[in-house]
Amino acid sequence: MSVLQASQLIKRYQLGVHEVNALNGVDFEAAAGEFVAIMGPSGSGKSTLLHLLGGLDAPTGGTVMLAGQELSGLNDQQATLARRRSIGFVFQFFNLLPTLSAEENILLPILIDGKKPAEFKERLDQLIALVGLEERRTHKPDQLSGGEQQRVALARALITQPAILLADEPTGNLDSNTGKAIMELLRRSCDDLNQAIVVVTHDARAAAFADRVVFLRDGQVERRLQLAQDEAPAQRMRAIIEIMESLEL
Ligand SMILES: Nc1ncnc2c1ncn2[C@@H]1O[C@H](COP(=O)(O)OP(=O)(O)OP(=O)(O)O)[C@@H](O)[C@H]1O
Repeated sequence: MSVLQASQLIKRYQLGVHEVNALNGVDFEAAAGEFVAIMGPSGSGKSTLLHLLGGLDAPTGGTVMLAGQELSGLNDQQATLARRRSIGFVFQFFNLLPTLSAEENILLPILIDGKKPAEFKERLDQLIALVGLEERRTHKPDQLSGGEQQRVALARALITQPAILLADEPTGNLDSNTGKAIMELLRRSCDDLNQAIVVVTHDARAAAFADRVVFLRDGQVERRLQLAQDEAPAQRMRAIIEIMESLEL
């Protein structure tokens, strides 16, 4: 069953007298335990789609259903709650608070939701182990490498056990080994926690961790590719690169 389903999404931005058609009728879905990558040239609407899927912005037309609830049917407060409880976000720039330790940053969504961090100790310990930050719990962001900061951001996105994880270029400014480790973590969290994961990426190597790849161009879905996880990673990557080349990405 789809936990996230978008139909005929349209997004227009007004830029002075000009109108930008960022999305022109996009259908998209992701099921629990499914990992979907979104690829496409710069300006094709990838980030716009991710923002609409996460309810960070409202579509000009079309609908987004989150766990069976239509986002546009909710008032601001309900939408904020639905987002906070069902969705974890990871961005390319980690958005960590500089004055808080790694552990405090991870617990931030719990505090914002008005819950007691002490009740989440077990989950915090599990997540810190999952992302391999046991030795870095009390470090501040400026005492952490880029990959470690991204792992904190990932643990923070997972602390509320969201049904859906949305990530915009999560490996964008990491070296390739660190990027691979982050993608492996996302894959594991999808498999072990039965989460739906949607990742925007330019990188075929990162997209090869997905079950499906959706290729956007000019705000429309140009191609969809199903990947078999029992195929060798190199083979999955080749299939993605072939399409990227045929679409001149
Ligand atoms: N807030 C905004 N105001 C006006 N135009 C916007 C806004 N956000 C995005 N756009 C335009 O919408 C189109 C799609 O942008 P979007 O950021 O979704 O593309 P993208 O595929 O994520 O690109 P990139 O790979 O470069 O991040 C682009 O033409 C962009 O300039």
